[in-house]
Amino acid sequence: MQHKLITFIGGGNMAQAIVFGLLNKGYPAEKITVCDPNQQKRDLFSQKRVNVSNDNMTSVQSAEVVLFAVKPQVLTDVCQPFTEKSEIDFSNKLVISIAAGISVARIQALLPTAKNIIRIMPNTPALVSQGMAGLYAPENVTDKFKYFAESLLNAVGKTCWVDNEQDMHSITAGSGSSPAYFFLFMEAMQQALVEMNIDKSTARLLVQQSALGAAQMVKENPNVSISQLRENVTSKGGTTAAALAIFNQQNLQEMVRSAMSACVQRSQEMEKDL
Ligand SMILES: NC(=O)C1=CN([C@@H]2O[C@H](COP(=O)(O)OP(=O)(O)OC[C@H]3O[C@@H](n4cnc5c(N)ncnc54)[C@H](O)[C@@H]3O)[C@@H](O)[C@H]2O)C=CC1
Ligand SMILES: O=C(O)[C@@H]1CCC=N1
Repeated sequence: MQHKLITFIGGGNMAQAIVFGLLNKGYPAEKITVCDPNQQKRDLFSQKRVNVSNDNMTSVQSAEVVLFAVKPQVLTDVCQPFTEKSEIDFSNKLVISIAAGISVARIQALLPTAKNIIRIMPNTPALVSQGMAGLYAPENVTDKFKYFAESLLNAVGKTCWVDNEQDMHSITAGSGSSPAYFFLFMEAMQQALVEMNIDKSTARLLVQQSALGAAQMVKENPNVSISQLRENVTSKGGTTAAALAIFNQQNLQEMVRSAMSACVQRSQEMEKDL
């Protein structure tokens, strides 16, 4: 992939996952700058030879790509100085936002000179090259920038494009937020094993390997449905059937549907309210 000069505004959890994931894949540290007011966050990056700064203005000025990785709630305050204080020209830069629930129109209003704005909804497994990111670009964005954004995220996982920006809400439920659902499930399994007298680290290993193995089986058997993989584990009248009966009794499927709908709804609210 091309190694453009990229400035991250915000060096928190998601920026760390992407930047460290990119470094692991050989993206040159000297081409990346991370701006964050928090010294401890900056130290995490400078330890890896990434350029750091607490001066957003200067770092954005020299960037070819500016990636906004701040909380959606602060995006307005973060962008205002670019237009009000120094009139930075974004017209030749690729602007990427990973902020949940912030539309392209909103970013365009905050950065009127920007001509190429792409929204990406990544997730933290990018850190271990197993990320999943949904991308949306309005029609005016050049193919060259779309290709760059896609290859950036492909370097740390898989990607998919959506044509309709409204679908980014659902993508958030399926990429950005979804590792947390699996972590919650794994926490619950670990806790149950501990209560069955399995020591905590062995419980963690059992959960980790089962989750990893199950995901790998889904990945390596694209022509086998996930239901079939489940059925292959489930002997009639056996142990798995006993466990699954409880999940079904408690309507796990409905619980998952409601949880993911709540995620979408919150993203939609954020789009309206922030
Ligand atoms: N954490 C996740 O799994 C995912 C997060 N996102 C999105 O990524 C964005 C960042 O989320 P996190 O990394 O979780 O948040 P975070 O709170 O870990 O990181 C945000 C960072 O922005 C910094 N910051 C605050 N004001 C700043 C300013 N004026 N200039 C530069 N940096 C500033 C903070 O010091 C902090 O380090 C959010 O918009 C979120 O919606 C998207 C997908 C997944
Ligand atoms: O929870 C959030 O709002 C962010 C966006 C997706 C994952 N974390």
